[in-house]
Amino acid sequence: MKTSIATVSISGELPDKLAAIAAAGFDGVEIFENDFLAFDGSPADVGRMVRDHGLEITLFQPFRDFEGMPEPHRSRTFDRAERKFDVMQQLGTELLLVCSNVSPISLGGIDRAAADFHELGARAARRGLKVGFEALAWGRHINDHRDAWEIVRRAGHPNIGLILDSFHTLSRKIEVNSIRSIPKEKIFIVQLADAPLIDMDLLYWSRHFRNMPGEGDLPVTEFTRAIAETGYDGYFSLEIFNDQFRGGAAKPIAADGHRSLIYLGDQVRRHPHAGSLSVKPMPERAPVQRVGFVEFAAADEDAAALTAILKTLGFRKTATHRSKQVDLYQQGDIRILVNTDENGFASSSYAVHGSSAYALALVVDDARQAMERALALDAEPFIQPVAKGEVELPAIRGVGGGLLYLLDDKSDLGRIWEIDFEPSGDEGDGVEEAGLRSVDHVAQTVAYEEMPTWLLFYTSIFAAEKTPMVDIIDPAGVVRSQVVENAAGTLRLTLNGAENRRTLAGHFIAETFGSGVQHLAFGTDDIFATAAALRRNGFHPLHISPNYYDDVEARFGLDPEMTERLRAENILYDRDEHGEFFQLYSPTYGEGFFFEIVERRQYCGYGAANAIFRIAALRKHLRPEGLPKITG
Ligand SMILES: O=C(O)c1ccc(O)c(O)c1
Ligand SMILES: [Mg+2]
Repeated sequence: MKTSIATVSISGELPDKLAAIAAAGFDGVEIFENDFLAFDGSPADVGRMVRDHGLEITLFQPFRDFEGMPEPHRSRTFDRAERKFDVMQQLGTELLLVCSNVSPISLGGIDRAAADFHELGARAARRGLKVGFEALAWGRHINDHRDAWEIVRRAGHPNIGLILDSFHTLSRKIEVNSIRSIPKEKIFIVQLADAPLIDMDLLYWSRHFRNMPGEGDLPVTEFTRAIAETGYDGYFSLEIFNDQFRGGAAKPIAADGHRSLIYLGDQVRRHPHAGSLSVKPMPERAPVQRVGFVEFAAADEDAAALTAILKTLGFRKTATHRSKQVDLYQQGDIRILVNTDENGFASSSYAVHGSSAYALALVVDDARQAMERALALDAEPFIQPVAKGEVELPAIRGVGGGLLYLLDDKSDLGRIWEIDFEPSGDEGDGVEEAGLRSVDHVAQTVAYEEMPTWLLFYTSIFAAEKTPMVDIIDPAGVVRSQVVENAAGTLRLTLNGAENRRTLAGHFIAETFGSGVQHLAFGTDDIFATAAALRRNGFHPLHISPNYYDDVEARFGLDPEMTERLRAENILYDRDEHGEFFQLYSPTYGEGFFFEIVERRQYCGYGAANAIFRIAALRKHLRPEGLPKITG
């Protein structure tokens, strides 16, 4: 599978774009005319620059409003085309993209358009060039790839072919099976883009909301599979018009693009009718069994405050690392590491971000295979020296530059607690276990623009799906939330995207200098028993406004006795079509980190309806001078 991306997809000036595209590992690049026009250099300079990066120019585009023009416009379009052919020859590319005509003066008729293309084909052939026709979803007469294909077929010229673009086909819900019968040599290139499902004008949707395959909701895999079935094995080229991408950093966006194509190729390859696509095999998406541990980097008073909270939550220190200053706190299946070592990555992370949950470990079926897949998908490996006899944990860089460790139960990785740790004599300082059994979910806060990056990261490496985005209302703005979860519920990650720094989420990333784990939710089987045990441990839950309880009682028709119990323990309540949900929160710790305790009675969500109330309450606990102002 040869990979390409259009220059329009990423931010910056042409040289920056090309550098980012080459660094991400693409084989080719589509030169968007405007990027070329804005560049102060000759077409030959651009061609040289591209080739110096080891890239090939896959096409030059777009050539607009060509087919079906009445005279005298018709003659002029041919003159225009000849000028573009000049540029292409100097650039060193052989393919021109012609997108379907949107001009109100253009005339319809398949044969008229076919005749125009036949003539253009003859002119292109004289220069050794080729022309591909693409149906824009909003083209005046041609807005369906089936019609574009019929024009190309009737044009009957070897230098005229079809360009398929997943957005135009899928946004109009055009049957992808219609692609399977197109001869592969007539498909000159394939453009790919995904998009979130939003009901809006096609042109606006296309020009502002496209995203990388796998980041949106369109069936891009089925589209690609239909193409693979034709036997096509040419370039797959990303063409992503996206406001955030235009404003973001070029390198990570280009890297996401490359990852999205590798992931897409892998999904197509796994299908029994994979066709001809040449894709390097890799292990399948890693099934996640549970969260193995969460590791905090901390020092001094921060560490003392954290361990104090852990104790009120019923955690006991059960072991200490043999060679590093790392303590293990445990309750049920939950393992929390507190790393106060002055050397190593945790300490650098502490220096940058302050006290934070900088590392997360996922237990997968086979950590070696998961690592192999992650690396095939361009993940950045993390290697830290270990003392002799200790276990080397495979890890990759994750959200906010933190670490994602991969563990399994089948290798020595499953014995890390015996091998690397020494049981500590600590009997718990009179701490009462609170019935916390497992990590229910891990909530990571990222800048809004980074959400697609991390959704793609998790869903491409691990066997998990993303849920639709929901809006969480913070008194100071909106936070967008999207979940990555598996069917078994053994992996639940919520990603919260902060658009401004005045929200609790925005404050967290501003003050900790980056994205990261903002809250950890633990599951219990009996939230009322847990609440009572926590109280005896000296835990002070987040205080919830009494008004909330009157509303909840009315909304769900709760028994007043139940409402009273909820109110007394500051427990939030929700219900979905599957069952009931109970939530209890800690106040914030540091710059907005907090703990949550949940009881699920078959409930599948995350209590989004309650978020506004707990955010309002949590904001009160930030240190006063650090409190994000709602206005200003
Ligand atoms: O939005 C456009 O005009 C446009 C131009 C060229 C393309 O290949 C395309 O998919 C869209
Ligand atoms: Mg296109």
